[in-house]
Amino acid sequence: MVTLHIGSGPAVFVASPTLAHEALVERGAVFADRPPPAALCHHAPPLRQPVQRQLLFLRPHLALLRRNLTAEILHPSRLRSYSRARTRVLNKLGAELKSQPGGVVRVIDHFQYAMFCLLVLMCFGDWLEEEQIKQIKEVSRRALLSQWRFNVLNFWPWLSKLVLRKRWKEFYELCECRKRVLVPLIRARLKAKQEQLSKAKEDGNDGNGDWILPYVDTLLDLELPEEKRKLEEDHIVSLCWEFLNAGTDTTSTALQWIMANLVKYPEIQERLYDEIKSVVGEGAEQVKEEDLQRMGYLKAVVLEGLRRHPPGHFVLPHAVKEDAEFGGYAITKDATINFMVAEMGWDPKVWEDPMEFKPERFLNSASGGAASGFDITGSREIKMMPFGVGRRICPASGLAMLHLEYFVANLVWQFKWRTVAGEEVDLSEKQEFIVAMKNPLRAQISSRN
Ligand code: HEM
Repeated sequence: MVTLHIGSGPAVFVASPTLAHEALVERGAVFADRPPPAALCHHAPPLRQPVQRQLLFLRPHLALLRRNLTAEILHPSRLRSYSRARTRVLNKLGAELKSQPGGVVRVIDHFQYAMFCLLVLMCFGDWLEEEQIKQIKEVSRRALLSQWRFNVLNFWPWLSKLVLRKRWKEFYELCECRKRVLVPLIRARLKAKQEQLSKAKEDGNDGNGDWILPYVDTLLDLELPEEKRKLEEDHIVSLCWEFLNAGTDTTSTALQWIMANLVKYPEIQERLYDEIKSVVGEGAEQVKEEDLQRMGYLKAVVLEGLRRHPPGHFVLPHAVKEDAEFGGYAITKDATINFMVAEMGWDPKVWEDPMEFKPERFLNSASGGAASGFDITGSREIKMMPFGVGRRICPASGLAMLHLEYFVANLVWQFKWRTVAGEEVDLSEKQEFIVAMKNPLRAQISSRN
């Protein structure tokens, strides 16, 4: 199904998985652009605007930047190297949950902080102190809370600069604050890198000791080939900011939706617990990353969570590179096109009882009851697309799946999750930047051992 509407320009919404496959896979080169810079800036909330403006400047290099991110940080072979950071965050999350009075937890704040910490450690290195992480989180929280207040600044900026002077001032102060927190971390990494290099020279080795590669190091090393120069500090600030914010709310919201369903349906939680026990053995303290591959039902639970409650009901806007005929419509160059992620995952022609939470649907009898064969990238066929599909697919889908599986498994292994007496789990949605739980999950937890 394709609908057209005229608002700030022609926009096309695609709900059919077959058409989405045609656009994103078969004709990917035509449909994988982003809307032109002006449109991006216009639609972006102001706090993203400086980021977007930086990205406009970097636009000719976006392919290089994406390659750097996927090859240096998000490549499956790299993801393992961040496991120390994951264990650190898991331990902290476990301790926080245990200390809640009466064992009643409102999970989302803890999940958000945990996912943010993980990305901060991947971005700046796992030697960062708790206090430094808290400072970055504080600025990020302020930015998020102010986002809606600043939205109005997008419209007729010349007029709002006159009548909303105070708000513009606040906005610029927040941007400065972001720089004040991130720039010292970037400079500290630059210094540490130089010291590591000179020590490595003295010791006669390559300097790759027992340390993880932080994202910021790869940005400091990156050279823009045509201009033959490194990235400016402001660009690095923007790119780190994007990295931290693109993955926090998406992953923590998905985690919350999955845990909400495990509280609501205790029989699913128990089946998952039994699977974990059969893999890690009775006395194990934690579920290790290497154990996850042997947990087919866990994967099915995570996939079902992403199908039933995708954090984004749409992907980010795409743009059409040239005039094209598509699904019986003539679509002009630069038209915006989007894909209805939630509709596809709920399509009754593809999914039986689509609104039910049934992880079993992913257990394929042909592959011995494992969900591992399911193609979440949609490259063969699209049945759901929580991460998008094709050239613009979320570059961190592998990382997000790992984080979801690791945290769901450990949270269920360490705690029994129940509804709070007299309350029910309410699965109503609320549209924010992502689609969140309208009434955030509160659960009664008790230690399993
Ligand atoms: C459950 C978690 C996540 C979901 C559901 C999700 C989903 C998405 C979606 C739907 C897109 C847009 C795809 C398109 O436009 O076609 C996207 C883009 C992106 N995501 Fe994710 N994401 C998740 C986690 C993450 C994490 C953890 C990171 C960073 C570490 C991240 C970084 C990005 C970036 C940088 C882009 C823009 C890519 C581009 O424009 O080429 N995401 N994500």
